[in-house]
Amino acid sequence: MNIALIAHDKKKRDIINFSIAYEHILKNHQLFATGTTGQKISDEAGLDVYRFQSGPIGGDQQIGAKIASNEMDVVIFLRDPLTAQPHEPDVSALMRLCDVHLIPLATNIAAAEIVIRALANGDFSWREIIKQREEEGKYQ
Ligand SMILES: O=C(CO)COP(=O)(O)O
Repeated sequence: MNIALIAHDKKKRDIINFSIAYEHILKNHQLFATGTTGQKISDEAGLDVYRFQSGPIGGDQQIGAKIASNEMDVVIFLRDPLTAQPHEPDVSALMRLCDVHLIPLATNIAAAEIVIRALANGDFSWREIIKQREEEGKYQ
């Protein structure tokens, strides 16, 4: 599965700890991240992560584009709800696209714990079925 990992600055420590704790699950998937988040996960958890640009300069939108083209299966985005973000429109757009395309989205660590366990359990395998059916032209 393709998984996006994103965290605002005050949540960076949380996503690093999360990545270390669940490295045994995450390593079995293709990981994508915004620039700074991805660098930290790669440095501290030793995971292989494809890094887009940093969030404020377009990384959120790049991940949004992957969602729009059905190339992202799960998004874990640890948002900071208490700090204004200069790129708030990009943040909102990314979350909106998750809702448009029915992509599981965890925006805090409590939900991320549930999502990662569901992932390990194979609970998102319906994503593969939908993708295959789309490729076969069954959903238009
Ligand atoms: O700003 C972000 C998400 O909106 C995260 O970007 P960075 O991972 O580059 O810090």
